[in-house]
Order: sequence, then C-alpha cells, then structure tokens
Amino acid sequence: ASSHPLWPDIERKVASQVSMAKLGVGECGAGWQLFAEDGEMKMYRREEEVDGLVVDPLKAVHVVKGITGFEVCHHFFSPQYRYDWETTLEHMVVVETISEDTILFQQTHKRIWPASQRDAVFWSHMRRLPDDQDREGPDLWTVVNQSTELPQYPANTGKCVRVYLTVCLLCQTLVNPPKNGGPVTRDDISCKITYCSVVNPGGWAPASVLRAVYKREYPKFLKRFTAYVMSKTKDKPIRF
Ligand SMILES: CCCCCc1ccc(-c2ccc(S(=O)(=O)CCO)cc2)cc1[C@H]1C[C@H]1c1ccccn1
Repeated sequence: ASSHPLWPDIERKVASQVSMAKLGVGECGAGWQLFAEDGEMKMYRREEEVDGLVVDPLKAVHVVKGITGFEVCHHFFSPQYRYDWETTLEHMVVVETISEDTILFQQTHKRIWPASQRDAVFWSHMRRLPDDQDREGPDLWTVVNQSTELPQYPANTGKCVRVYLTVCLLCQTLVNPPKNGGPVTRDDISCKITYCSVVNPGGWAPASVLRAVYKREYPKFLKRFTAYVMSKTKDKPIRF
C-alpha cells in the first residue's frame, strides 16, 4: 500500500490525529466542554464554526471491560459489521480496498429533518502503533477516517450534500493479570477508547439542529458500537 498515491497523506494524517487523540481534554487547548456522560463514557465538544457552519470537534473517552483495542478497531474498520452498529447509515460502498488495512468508502447517511441528506467519501486506515512509553503492555491500535475527493463520486451532484469528516479512534488495551498466575481472561482486560471526530456538514444546516443532532447521535453511537463489540467477542478467544 505504501506505493498508493494516498499513502503520504495517510501517513501524515494518522500521525497528527494520533498525537492529538493522545492529548487529554485538559491539555489540547481550553474550550472543551463536557456535554454527555454515561458511566465510564465522557463526551466533550468545542463550539466551532467554519464559514458560519457548525463543525464542533468532538472528543469522547471511554473505558470498556472485556475487549481489546484490536477488537474495537477491527469492528469499527471492517465494512462487514458497519450496518449492525451505524444506525444513521443508509448505504455504504467499498469503493476500493487499497490494502488489508486501507479502504476507500462512500456512505450515504439517513436524512435528518429539516437538513438535506448527507454523504461522505473517505479513506479508512487501521494500524497498530508501538507504545511510545515502551511499557510492557499491549500496543495501541487506531483507525483514522479522512474525507477525500474521488472523481467517480463528485460532491453535491445528486440529492446529497457532501460532509467532510476527520475521525480518529485510538484504543489502548489494559491487562490486569490474574493473581494466581493463570491465563488472562476477558475479566482481566479492558480497553481505553478515545474517539475524536470533526464533521463539517458541508452545506447549510441550522446550528441549533446540528448541535441537537450531535448531542443525540454521538453518545448513542459510541454506546451502541461498544456494546456491539462486546456482544461479538464475549464467547471468542481474545485477540490483542
Ligand atoms: C444535518 C446533519 C449533517 C451531518 C450528518 C452526519 C454525517 C456523517 C456522520 C458521520 C460519518 C462517519 C462517522 S465514522 O465515525 O467514520 C463511522 C463510519 O460511519 C461518524 C459520523 C455524522 C453526521 C451527524 C449526524 C451525526 C452523527 C453522529 C454520530 C454518528 C452518526 N451521525
């Protein structure tokens, strides 16, 4: 895949997104406000507008027991599971499988009244990251989704308004080895998840509608997605 024309962009974007995801909400600049909390899940947003459009960056942190960073990233990245957990998805096309860890998608999302329907065209890349603290724990895993232009899917030609998104899912597996020195089971693992997303709605949508949609959809999405991964992995061998 390193020969693909998108490769330099992918390398650059993954590096920048991962370093930002690693920053705590306190560190990466003021302005993060907690807007949703549910158990271990905390969701923050910054109120930002670009050309009068609400593009509020979102940062969610969550700790989920019994699953690994690989399992979370694998179910987020792989197209075959997406209709099971992405409730706002109307249609998904795998435009090109660039390599086993890099896929080009075109997605149409369900219309959210009163705004017009949206679609997205983006590359998605999944990667294991060496743990820079060199701790003995398992490595980090990430999936980065980044909008890109595709000639075969020109923006704003059909019924859909094109959204522009940058998404980073960064996962760290935490292992608490059993005292008796026995094998590690799902009771001994958890996954620290950081989900960062910036979605530019692409065309006009009322700020109040967008903020209400984000406030409703993001917590729902992260809860549903993590519950889905737990259900798909609970009786299976652990994959780190
Ligand atoms: C008037 C609304 C305009 C924006 C509509 C829209 C489009 C795409 C997206 C979106 C596209 C991709 C991703 S992902 O994380 O890469 C996963 C793969 O699907 C995530 C979110 C979001 C929203 C906004 C609904 C809001 C919303 C928020 C979380 C989930 C679904 N919808």
